[in-house]
Amino acid sequence: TANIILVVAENMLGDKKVTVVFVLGGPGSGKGTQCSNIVEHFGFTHLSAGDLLRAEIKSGSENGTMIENMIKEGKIVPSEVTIKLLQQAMIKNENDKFLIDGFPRNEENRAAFENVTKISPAFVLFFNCSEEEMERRLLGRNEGRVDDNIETIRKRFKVFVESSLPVIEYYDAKDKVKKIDAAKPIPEVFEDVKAIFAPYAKAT
Ligand SMILES: Nc1ncnc2c1ncn2[C@@H]1O[C@H](COP(=O)(O)OP(=O)(O)OP(=O)(O)O)[C@@H](O)[C@H]1O
Ligand SMILES: Nc1ccn([C@@H]2O[C@H](COP(=O)(O)O)[C@@H](O)[C@H]2O)c(=O)n1
Ligand SMILES: [Mg+2]
Repeated sequence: TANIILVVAENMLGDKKVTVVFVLGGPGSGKGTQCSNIVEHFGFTHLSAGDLLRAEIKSGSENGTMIENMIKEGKIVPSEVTIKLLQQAMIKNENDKFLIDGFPRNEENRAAFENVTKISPAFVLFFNCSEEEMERRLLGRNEGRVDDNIETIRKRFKVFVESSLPVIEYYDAKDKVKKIDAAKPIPEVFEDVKAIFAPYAKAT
């Protein structure tokens, strides 16, 4: 009789092995700002779930109106839509190191991503900041986002506490969360981020 050993390769995307870091934190905690710094210093590719959804609206996709309405209400778009966008973006990029910013936002996002892609994050970078400070930043952002108004900001905070924090707790129980004090000025936050990414430094 033959013995069959089945090896299930994890974190494979087609024929490339990928490193994924989930970047989480409340609205306005500074995820996008710090991701730009990480891209520059550590050679990751930044994929913001929110940016991908906003690009999908602009592209005139059949899901555009649904996504726009969800974003205006601060609600989480169904996982299948967001995961497809993330998968497509990772496949068409030659890099093998990705920062996935603003995802997973709820338990449905988390479980579906794991089931569909079989990818688990190397770690979760969590930007911790008070609502008071995040509100100040969002109201001062001036990027013309339809959800940067006080009414939607309050809804986004509620969704963060009720749906996104449990995801962070899930990964914390697995010792995968690296928590950053995001209330400090941008350069100081990046000093703390740098210490975490040191093992991923680009060879010079
Ligand atoms: N540490 C900081 N101190 C002060 N302002 C900051 C800091 N980090 C980011 N900002 C500013 O706060 C605003 C929000 O930052 P950013 O867009 O990076 O947040 P985000 O977490 O990606 O938000 P969102 O979840 O809404 O996409 C921006 O105007 C940015 O310049
Ligand atoms: N996994 C996600 C991420 C985002 N959204 C929607 O986009 C909005 C903006 O996201 P940012 O990360 O850019 O702040 C967010 O409030 C959601 O409406 C989503 O549905 N699922
Ligand atoms: Mg952002």
